[in-house]
Formats: sequence, C-alpha cells, structure tokens
Amino acid sequence: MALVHLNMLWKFSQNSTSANYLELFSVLVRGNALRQGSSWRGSRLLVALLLVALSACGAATWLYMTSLDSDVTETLVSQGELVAPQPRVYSVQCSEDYDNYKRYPGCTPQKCGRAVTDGVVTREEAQTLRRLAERGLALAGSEGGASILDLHSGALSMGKQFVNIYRYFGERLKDVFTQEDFQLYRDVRGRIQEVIAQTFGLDPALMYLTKPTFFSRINSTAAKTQHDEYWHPHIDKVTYGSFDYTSLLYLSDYGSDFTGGRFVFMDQNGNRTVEPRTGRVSFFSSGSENLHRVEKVMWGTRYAITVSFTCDPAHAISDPALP
Ligand SMILES: O=C(O)CCC(=O)C(=O)O
Ligand SMILES: [Fe+2]
Repeated sequence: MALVHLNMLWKFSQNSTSANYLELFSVLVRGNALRQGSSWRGSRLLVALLLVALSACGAATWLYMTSLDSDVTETLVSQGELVAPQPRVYSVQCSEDYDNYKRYPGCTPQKCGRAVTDGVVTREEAQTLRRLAERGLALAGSEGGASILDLHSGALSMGKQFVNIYRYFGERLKDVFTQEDFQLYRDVRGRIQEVIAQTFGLDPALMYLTKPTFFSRINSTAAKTQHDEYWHPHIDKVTYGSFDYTSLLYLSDYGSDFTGGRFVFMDQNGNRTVEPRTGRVSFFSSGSENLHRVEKVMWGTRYAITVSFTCDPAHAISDPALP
C-alpha cells in the first residue's frame, strides 16, 4: 500500500518541473509576506503563548498525578549494590495480625520490618544451591509460570500437579542430590536464622524452621494453573499460617539472568522493591505490615529459595535430608 503511494508521488513529481515549483512557492511566500506582515507576527506570538500555557498545564497535571499515584516505586536495594557486612534494615509498625496467635516471648515479633543482606551467603554457595535447584527442577517442573521444589515434603511441580520426589524417584535421587548439597542448605538456613534473630532482637533457639520451604524457578511462560501464578499480592502469615519471619535467598541476578521479577513491598504510600542478586538474603516479619508480590518475569529464569520461621514449636519442621 505504502509502495503504491510512493510510486504515485514519484510519477506526479515527474510531470511538473522543479522550476515551476520554485516559482509558485516564491510567489506564494512574497504575496503572503506583503499582505500579512504584522498580523503574522501577532499570531506567532499568540501560538507561542498558547504553547507555554499548554506546557505549564501539562507539567502541573503530571505533578498532581504523580503525587496521587500509589504506584510510585522506590528501590530499597538495587541489584548492583553490595549490602555487607551489616544488613540494611527498614522498620515498619507491626500489624495486629500477631494478636490472633499465641505469643511466644523471645520470638513473636515486637519489632517488625524488612532487611536485606549480601553478607550471609556467598555467591559461590548461592551458585551451588542454584545448580541443586536446576537439577531438581529438571526432573519435572510445571507447565508454565512458577515451578516449586520443596526439599522438606518432597513436593515437586510436575505439569499441572505435584509429585513427591522421595517416593517418585526413590534411589535415583542419589544421582541428583548429594549429602553436601543438603548440608549446605542446613548451614545456610542456620546463618539466616542467626541474622534474623540479631536484626529483630530474638533468641534464635526459639525460632523454628517451618513449612513450606522451597526452591522456586520462575520464567516468562504463561501459568497454566493457579498454583503457578506467583505474582499475586499476599501476606505470608495469611497464606501460610505458621510463618512469623520470611526469608528469601536469591540464586540469580535481576537484570542479567532475568528481567521483571523484582520483589515488591506494597505499602499504603507506594511500592518499595528489592532487586534479586545471587546470594542476597531478604527477610521480613510475615504479617500484613509486609504485604508483597513478585513482578511478572519478562525474560530469563529467576531462582530463589523461601526459608521461613515460626515461633510456634507445634509448627516446627526438621531440616530437609536425603532419605
Ligand atoms: O520469590 C520471592 O521473591 C517471593 C516469594 C514469596 O513471596 C513467597 O514465597 O511467599
Ligand atoms: Fe510471600
């Protein structure tokens, strides 16, 4: 279509000489200049004034809209930063959620907030855990969205459901995971527990690992079941019940391994994001003071581990172990 138009224009221009065009143009310009003189200058001034007024209106509207927009995003920690040796801590007021549960002195949140540290798990350790996740999830995986491997219960996404890796793969698992892999998971879990206790002023001996604790792999393929829709805003204490402190250990890098997939705290006055970085631990009290979501992954693959703690010994689980 566009080609036909271009051809027509070309043929048209062949029939009129450029001299004719120039003559016509100069007559028009001279005629206009003589007739319109000062009124032309006046209308140019008017147009300029109109443009200035319009830009001022535009700027004012933009300022007003951004001040109302609750979607304004602040980056708490970017991928490129290295937060070490001390965690970066942001305090928030505790919600009343904890009042609905039995209180455990030395553990139940009295101080709430969120924190990020790159000083607890090394990049190498995170890469080893990532390879563990890759091998485990390669056994099956969901049909899209997020895939989960829970080393404690053995739950592994398979198509639209879950299988139990310990039952389904039995002895063959020894070719996939080593005792050292599980030892590393236990070490890392212990260090995360320590840093959470230090940050929130708790007794680490009164905190217990709780379920689910899982590796997640997220890519940009469309989720086929609700299970695999990882992006919904949620409160961990509501979603998982037993959680008092949630931690996330990231096993890949925002920006180079994947895009999208930032972690978003959804506060009343705006969003605050944490950009995943290999070896980064992000942790927070699990009540509604920390409503959050994960952005949809646009490109690449994002790996993370969710490791969470309860104050209620009845909800404690033992560390995952190879059978
Ligand atoms: O992977 C993340 O960054 C967050 C996952 C999450 O919100 C959860 O496991 O409850
Ligand atoms: Fe969550």
